[in-house]
Amino acid sequence: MDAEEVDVVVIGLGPGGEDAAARLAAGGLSVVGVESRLVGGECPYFACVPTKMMVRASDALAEGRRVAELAGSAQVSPDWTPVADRIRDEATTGWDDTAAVQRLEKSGARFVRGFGRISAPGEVSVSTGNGDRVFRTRRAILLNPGTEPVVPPVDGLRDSPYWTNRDAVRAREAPESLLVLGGGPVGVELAQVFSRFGTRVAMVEHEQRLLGPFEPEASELLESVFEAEGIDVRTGERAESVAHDDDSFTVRLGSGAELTAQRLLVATGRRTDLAALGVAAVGLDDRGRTIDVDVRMRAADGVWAIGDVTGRGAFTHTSVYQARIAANDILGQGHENADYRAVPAVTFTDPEVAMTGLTEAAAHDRGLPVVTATTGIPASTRGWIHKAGNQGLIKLVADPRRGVLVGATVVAPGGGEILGALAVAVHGEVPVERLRHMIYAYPTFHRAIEATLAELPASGI
Ligand SMILES: Cc1cc2nc3c(=O)[nH]c(=O)nc-3n(C[C@H](O)[C@H](O)[C@H](O)COP(=O)(O)OP(=O)(O)OC[C@H]3O[C@@H](n4cnc5c(N)ncnc54)[C@H](O)[C@@H]3O)c2cc1C
Ligand SMILES: NC(=O)c1ccc[n+]([C@@H]2O[C@H](COP(=O)([O-])OP(=O)(O)OC[C@H]3O[C@@H](n4cnc5c(N)ncnc54)[C@H](O)[C@@H]3O)[C@@H](O)[C@H]2O)c1
Repeated sequence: MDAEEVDVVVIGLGPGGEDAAARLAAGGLSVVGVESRLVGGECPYFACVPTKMMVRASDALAEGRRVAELAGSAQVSPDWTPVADRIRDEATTGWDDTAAVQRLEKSGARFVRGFGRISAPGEVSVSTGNGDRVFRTRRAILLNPGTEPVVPPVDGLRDSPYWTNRDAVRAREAPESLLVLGGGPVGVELAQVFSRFGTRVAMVEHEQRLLGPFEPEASELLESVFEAEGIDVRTGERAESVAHDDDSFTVRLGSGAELTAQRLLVATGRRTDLAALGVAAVGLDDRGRTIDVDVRMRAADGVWAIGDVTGRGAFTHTSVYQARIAANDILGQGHENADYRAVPAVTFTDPEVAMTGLTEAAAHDRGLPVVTATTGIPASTRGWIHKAGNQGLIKLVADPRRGVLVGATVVAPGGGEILGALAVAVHGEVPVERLRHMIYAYPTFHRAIEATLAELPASGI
């Protein structure tokens, strides 16, 4: 088969791949973008955008229910229809990527729909459903394949009509009851959303706490909020088997307990298929889950990788950040090296659970002797004024030798916004002494940062 010569092939057009393809085309290169599903990837169609529309709606319900404590009475009658309509019409235009394809082509890149695979160094074969096409790259192959939901090996699960995030965002109604397997970001966000719409929700997490990579104080607080909202949280529990009949799922747990629900959401993490991507053809290990990249996103000679597959934080902002570096590198332009010291992670529960940099445990694992301080949001002036829905905390992790913050966690209403200031502090290595002497607006939630800084041991910093 004749190969077409191009400068760059981008395999996978998630947020990073799409961004990089447009940058490379704008830089004057001939670029082919290959996507097997929808241009834009998981984030706009099945992940960040539709789930945050759900969160926005469920937060509105929660605020409505808080009227009773603060301002009289309000009747709240949840209805999933506006959420489902908004996701279908505004977020995903019916899961149709015509506009995204047009945007890509307008940027100067060419688009091929199909599944791309590295077939030899500098060569990509694309199965289009209408025969294969082969491209020879003069400059680069850029990999942005993202991830797929993991389905754990639980008896009976694989053959049952379980949901993943891709089904949950297409729901036309909130189920009467939902069992969520997995207490990571996907599980906790969707559990709270559906619970607030009247769904009876139970969660099963096999580790000892929800949101394992976050500070334990954050997990504990979120678990107490969930329990107060009526979500049945089972941590340290394993699903042993799943049975499904016409109406419901029954999940038997390791403890012997049985949980029954109308729907079962699998949110137990993500996987990649590096063998299908053909990375062995360029000497990369195809048995792992991630592709190692250097600070310029180079994975092998002539191959760059960006996004979730690099294992440096499965977030849209990381993917797009890496896209900029990879594109500049491929174009031969100067760029900063990738720097992950202050990657922000925001879980959009209510309260939001946000962190940047190192947790206390991660710092210890690296042999960093850190000091920490934690204060509660309800004890801050704004938290006290806010009253209903004011649960939260701020935890700071500081390196006393350098006198800087190396990590921070915020659990609070709008916690992700408050985190912004702390991400700047960690990224910019702003001295703690300087942070202590700046002015924090009264009475904001972020003013609680000042109170937490004051709690850092004086002998430490
Ligand atoms: C429910 C949920 C909620 C989330 N919420 C947030 C959030 O609020 N904020 C946030 O920052 N992140 C969030 N994330 C994570 C975010 O979706 C991802 O980090 C983001 O999509 C970036 O991924 P990516 O660029 O690596 O690729 P993806 O978005 O996964 O896209 C990769 C694309 O590559 C295509 N592809 C794969 N292999 C091939 C191949 N061989 N040939 C052709 N095409 C291929 C796939 O079809 C896919 O379209 C969420 C994730 C989930 C599941
Ligand atoms: N707001 C956000 O930025 C946001 C939201 C959702 C997802 N994401 C990204 O997407 C990634 C994937 O999220 P996720 O929640 O699917 O995965 P995850 O890997 O982050 O969490 C999965 C959870 O499931 C648990 N688990 C695994 N197997 C299990 C089993 N058999 N039974 C019970 N529990 C089990 C794990 O211990 C873990 O707590 C995240 O790491 C995150 O980076 C981000």
